[in-house]
Amino acid sequence: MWKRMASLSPLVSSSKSTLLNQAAYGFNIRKSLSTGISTPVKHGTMLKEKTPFITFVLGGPGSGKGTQCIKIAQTFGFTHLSAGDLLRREILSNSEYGTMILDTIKEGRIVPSEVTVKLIKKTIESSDNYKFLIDGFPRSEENRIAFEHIIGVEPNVVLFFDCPEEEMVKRVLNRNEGRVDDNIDTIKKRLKVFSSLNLPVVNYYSKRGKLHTINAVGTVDEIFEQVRAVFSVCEAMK
Ligand SMILES: Nc1ncnc2c1ncn2[C@@H]1O[C@H](COP(=O)(O)OP(=O)(O)OP(=O)(O)O)[C@@H](O)[C@H]1O
Ligand SMILES: O=c1ccn([C@@H]2O[C@H](COP(=O)(O)O)[C@@H](O)[C@H]2O)c(=O)[nH]1
Ligand SMILES: [Mg+2]
Repeated sequence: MWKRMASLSPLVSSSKSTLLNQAAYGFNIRKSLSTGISTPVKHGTMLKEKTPFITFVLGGPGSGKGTQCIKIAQTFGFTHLSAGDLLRREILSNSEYGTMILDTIKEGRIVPSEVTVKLIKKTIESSDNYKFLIDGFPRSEENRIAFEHIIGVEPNVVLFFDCPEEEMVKRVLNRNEGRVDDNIDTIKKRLKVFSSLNLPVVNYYSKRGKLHTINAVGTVDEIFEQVRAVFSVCEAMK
């Protein structure tokens, strides 16, 4: 469904991503949140037969982005693409960027936009789906601008999981998935980066009328009901 107009520079490894949510493939396109058109349109360097439907999922560390994305993907047929997971996978793939990415994640800083956007682009291009949840990206205005420049589209929807710092710290420290950044020192750094660099992106999309703020305190199901309402409105608008 997505055709490549120009090959990517070899910044990223050629290994096929297995992050794609297979649940998306059986999705009935007529029941989707389609804003698609039938003629191919060039966006950036990619030629597509269908306009992508992109949702950015933003929120601080531990606000529940990944947890909710799994439910959104299952319920609404999106492909879930976590920028952090793509970067962690890149570390494991012996990429020339592996060491730099690992050091950056340990310090809670942001990986250069070019690296992250190219990983995202490669994953999007290799998918048959056209509906993407981009989880944990963009993390800075520079990320946002690089995405728009390289991918050539803006998000249709931006979700923001609004969670108090105390709750985020508690969740991250209890996550227990062996992540190198799930320790109090890195969490403090990530929270600073969140305030100084992520929040301007949230504000940008708020001004553009694309932001849907979700109260991220409550049970997973309670929070998902707020999310469901956002996508139900999108469906009603099609
Ligand atoms: N509503 C909730 N209540 C309590 N715990 C939750 C809730 N949602 C998620 N969690 C738990 O909190 C932890 C962080 O959640 P999750 O990984 O989804 O956050 P995240 O926003 O993706 O974080 P990060 O940015 O660090 O990847 C996980 O252990 C998850 O199981
Ligand atoms: O777009 C991105 C996404 C992530 N990072 C780095 O990865 C870690 C972990 O990300 P999660 O979304 O929490 O899994 C993050 O703190 C950054 O260091 C990034 O640089 N750019
Ligand atoms: Mg996550």
